[in-house]
Amino acid sequence: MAISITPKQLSGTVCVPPSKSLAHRAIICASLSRGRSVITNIEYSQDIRATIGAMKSLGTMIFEYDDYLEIDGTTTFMRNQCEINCFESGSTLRFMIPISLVCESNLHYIGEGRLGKRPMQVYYDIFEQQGISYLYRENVLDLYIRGRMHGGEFEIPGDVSSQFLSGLLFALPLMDEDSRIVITSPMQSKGYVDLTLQMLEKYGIHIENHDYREFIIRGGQQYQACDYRVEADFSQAAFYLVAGALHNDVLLQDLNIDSYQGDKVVIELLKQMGCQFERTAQGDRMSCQKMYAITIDGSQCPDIIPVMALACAVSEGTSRIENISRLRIKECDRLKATVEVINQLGGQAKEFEDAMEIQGVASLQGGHVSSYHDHRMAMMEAIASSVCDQPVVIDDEQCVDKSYPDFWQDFQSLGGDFHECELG
Ligand SMILES: O=C(O)C1=C[C@@H](OP(=O)(O)O)[C@@H](O)[C@H](O)C1
Ligand SMILES: C=C(OP(=O)(O)O)C(=O)O
Repeated sequence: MAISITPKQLSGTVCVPPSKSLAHRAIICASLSRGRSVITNIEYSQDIRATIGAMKSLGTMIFEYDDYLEIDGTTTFMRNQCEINCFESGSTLRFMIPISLVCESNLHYIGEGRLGKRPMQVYYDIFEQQGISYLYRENVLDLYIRGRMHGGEFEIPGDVSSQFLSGLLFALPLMDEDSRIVITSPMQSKGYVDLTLQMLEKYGIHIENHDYREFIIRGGQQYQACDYRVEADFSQAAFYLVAGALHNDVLLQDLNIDSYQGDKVVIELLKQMGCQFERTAQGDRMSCQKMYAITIDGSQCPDIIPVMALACAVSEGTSRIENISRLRIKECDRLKATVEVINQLGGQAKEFEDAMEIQGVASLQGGHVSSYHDHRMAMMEAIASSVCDQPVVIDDEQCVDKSYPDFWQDFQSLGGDFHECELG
């Protein structure tokens, strides 16, 4: 299906959904702990369902309630022959692989969409070094793995995906041997490594981080069950904060301003562009008289780049967003897609190999755009409609289910006006 969004000013209060990144991590840590943990403020997005399903496949006992989970990891690893469906979740795939190889196992990983095209070589290199058997098909996720991973010395790049490092950090404390991971190229997405280390600490696992260049992991550690409430998601909040910057009146509830989430930087970036961030007892609000161009280093905050590019598209002057070639290996080629969407809506953006340049315009026109089957593109396009003169038509709008199944409901509650339509 497709939807047509009529430009409307958005106004109202939104309760920001729980952080997908923290929910993945809490579910994993609880599933690796003996005893019962309760994880509250759970939203059943497709990615979170993938991680719950993956842990259940390994034998974890998980009960799903309305908005919380009860998890007992006592039986985790009791199943060592299983199929794990990651749907389209890169986090689930890259976190689960080392975890599922803590014991001798026979695994079949499957998934959907573009997941089979996203990089995996970092793990294949480790499989080669450790004699772990594997077989995969190109371009679709269909991967067989047989064997067991051991601790020891690892060398991995820091500029492909931080998810490989996070995956190893979850698994290596459970191995018999001590381990050392050396990061061979500058670490990108550091904020996500911080989230992993923070959650591991909470569950009783200690890791030494030597400036994101070397990590020392003692083997034989034990996860300790613990209850946890998932905090609000700054990557999703970014859509509403940018909406505020675009003269909408949106009050955001439940943000933890002391959060470790790297995407919290969205607040600083918008402030640098001339916006005001206001905290009140009722919630947080971004507002702006006039926005000015900015240069953004996107290496540490890839997920907010599409929506930050939208802010740049209606700012005065020429903005540059740099160090973003990794956007090309997400749910779609987000660098190319973002530039295309801005241009199709009447803005002026240029694509470079590792950057984009955006010349600000006074307002956007609207038109037909693709969601590229990418939740972050669809949500950016919805927010863009508020500064368009004409309707914005988006195909496959349900792709938001990957991270934020209630997005369209929340958008509507803010006055967002859309109806289903056929694509001509
Ligand atoms: O660890 C995580 O929760 C994530 C890490 C990031 O990936 P990269 O490390 O590949 O940038 C981010 O884009 C993704 O949405 C979530
Ligand atoms: C890239 C994303 O997630 P993942 O890597 O887990 O698929 C995302 O949520 O934007």
